[in-house]
Amino acid sequence: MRGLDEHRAATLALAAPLPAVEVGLLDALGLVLAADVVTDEVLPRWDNSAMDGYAALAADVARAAPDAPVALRVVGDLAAGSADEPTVVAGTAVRIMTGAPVPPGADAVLPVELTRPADPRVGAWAEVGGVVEAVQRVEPGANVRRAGEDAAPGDLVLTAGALVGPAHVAAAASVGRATLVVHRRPRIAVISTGDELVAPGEPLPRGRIPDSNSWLLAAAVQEAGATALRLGPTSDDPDELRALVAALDDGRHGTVDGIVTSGGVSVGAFDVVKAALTGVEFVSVAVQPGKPQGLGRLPGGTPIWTLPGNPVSSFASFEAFVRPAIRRMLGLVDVERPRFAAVAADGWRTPPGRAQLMPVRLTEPDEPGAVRRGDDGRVRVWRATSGGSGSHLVARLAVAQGLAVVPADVPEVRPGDTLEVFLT
Ligand SMILES: Nc1nc2c(c(=O)[nH]1)N[C@H]1C(S)=C(S)[C@@H](COP(=O)(O)OP(=O)(O)OC[C@H]3O[C@@H](n4cnc5c(N)ncnc54)[C@H](O)[C@@H]3O)O[C@H]1N2
Ligand code: MOO
Repeated sequence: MRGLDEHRAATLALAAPLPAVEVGLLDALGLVLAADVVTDEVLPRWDNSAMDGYAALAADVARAAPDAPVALRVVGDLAAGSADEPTVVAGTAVRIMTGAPVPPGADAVLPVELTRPADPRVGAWAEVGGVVEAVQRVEPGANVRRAGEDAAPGDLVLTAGALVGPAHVAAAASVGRATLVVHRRPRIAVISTGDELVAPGEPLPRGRIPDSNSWLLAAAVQEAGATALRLGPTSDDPDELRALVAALDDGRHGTVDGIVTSGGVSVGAFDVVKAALTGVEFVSVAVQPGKPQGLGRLPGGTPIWTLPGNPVSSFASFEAFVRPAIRRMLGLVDVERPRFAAVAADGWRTPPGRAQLMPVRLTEPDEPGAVRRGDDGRVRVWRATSGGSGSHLVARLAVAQGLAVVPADVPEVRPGDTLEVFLT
């Protein structure tokens, strides 16, 4: 049997970052930058106010106090966006709103809360032409946001290799970029196989099974950051699957960067995937669930992963072998989900000589809600389905929040043992 890590390395070897394309900011979300973004802008563009208040000279108000107010004549009004440049000289102030450029002469902003109008009838703000009283001192530079303190020309604002999230989109927009250069989003075909499969909601004659894997895998493909092309289910006739896979590999369904199938890879008498595909290496991997696996590259160059049909096996196999490959196509260097150490809240025996990917929950069974931590602060995990890994228990898989990775040489997990877990 091939080891989990060895098979993972083989599957990663099939994937490479996709070519770079230029896309609009929102279309870049979830994709990986293929080029640095270096700004030629100054950000903020101008010294500007951090507060609604009055731009003034700090020296003028150096002795201001509630019982010793300092009167300033209001000589102008600056809303954010205003291009006016009223000059502030000793004894004067300009009303200024948050974000407006600090006017010439002023070296500080008095928040409106530290002032009162000399004429109490006018409300919280003195009017232009009126008088405002400072009732507290401010230091030179107080409440002024300096030009260039966020970014200066030549600064590296975004780095190639970064996964674009909302903050990256905002940073690009703030330095005047409406597009980003990213690795193209992978498009992955998903095919479920088997005569027994029926579309969701269709009548279920005896022996038939609702096709959940094509939905599971298509959703997982999309969650991983790719676009899913969901096809099938195909029948147990190898010719049908062979023709579909050839069409995908030939580009007859548009660009396809990879193909994932489910079912038909064990030792059954009707294992259609094994029968249909040549050039695919079928191996047993020392992992549970997910033992029967297939991997290869089609004549047209398209990578293909053939996953086992049991739904939990399909899910765990996707996490272990397909998701990292998709992440690499996206252009990521670190393709793994972050793992953390958790504490087993229950115990179970594990299959000898095989690593285990156990669906786990972080909340107590039958008690939805908060994540549970032990006295040491570490998260406690329970098997999502008690009584074995149950690779057919697809409805119950939905209570799992992650997978625990139990190494092949661990024969048994006992309550209190440390487990490596990643969230799914
Ligand atoms: N004699 C042996 N039998 C089996 C072995 C073995 O080593 N020797 N391995 C078992 C393991 S482990 C797995 S995993 C499965 C893998 O089987 P296949 O990949 O060939 O999958 P199928 O036989 O097509 O289906 C298995 C199971 O999953 C259900 N299924 C299939 N496709 C879907 C779908 N799209 N949606 C929902 N459920 C699906 C199918 O109805 C079967 O119940 O083989 C074991 N057997
Ligand atoms: O390995 Mo199978 O994937 O255990 O159910």
